[in-house]
Amino acid sequence: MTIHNMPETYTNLIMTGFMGVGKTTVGKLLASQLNWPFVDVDHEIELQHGKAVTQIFKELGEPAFREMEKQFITTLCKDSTQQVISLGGGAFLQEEIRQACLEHGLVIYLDISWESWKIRLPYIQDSRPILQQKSLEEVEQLFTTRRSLYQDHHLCIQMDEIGFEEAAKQIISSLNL
Ligand SMILES: Nc1ncnc2c1ncn2[C@@H]1O[C@H](COP(=O)(O)OP(=O)(O)O)[C@@H](O)[C@H]1O
Ligand SMILES: O=C(O)C1=C[C@@H](OP(=O)(O)O)[C@@H](O)[C@H](O)C1
Ligand SMILES: [Mg+2]
Repeated sequence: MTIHNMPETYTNLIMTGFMGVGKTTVGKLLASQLNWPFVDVDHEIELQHGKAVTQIFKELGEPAFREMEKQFITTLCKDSTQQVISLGGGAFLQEEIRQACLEHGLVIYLDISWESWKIRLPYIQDSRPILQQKSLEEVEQLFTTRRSLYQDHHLCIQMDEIGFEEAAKQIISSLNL
């Protein structure tokens, strides 16, 4: 596995990729194996605002959520060292977030094919506001558009054939920690 443009010094491991691919689960595993703190951005936003992400979308709207996401991630990136950070799948929509992550961390992209991903849709749809009230074709369109956002990364793990534990193992073996 190749790490592209490996930063000379990096302080955080940052998980990106489409909803439901496993950013939160793999991030937690990585953090516990490295004995580093784990930060799930969605979870922190929920704690800070006392509302679930679905509630924030419903009551305040997506732009308000994106602003919270930008504030939280850009501040966290600048202030933190050696943390595993799992982003939400839409965080890389914002250029400012992408830049902060690429500058202050090693960005790990969990990639998956549409064929493998679409099986997960029924399991995650209720907890992801972006996936609600969309047809399968609309979700596929979103999946394709989003995929191009994730191309700015340092390390890519292909999730089609592997589970979460194996992904964490591959990441750790790719890093010279
Ligand atoms: N230990 C597990 N075994 C099987 N499926 C799991 C496990 N943990 C999470 N999942 C499922 O895997 C999917 C991805 O979870 P998650 O880590 O939340 O992804 P992301 O953070 O990328 O949205 C979800 O459908 C979740 O229900
Ligand atoms: O892709 C998105 O726009 C979103 C992804 C979610 O996180 P996960 O990728 O962890 O599901 C969460 O941030 C929110 O529902 C919006
Ligand atoms: Mg998550």
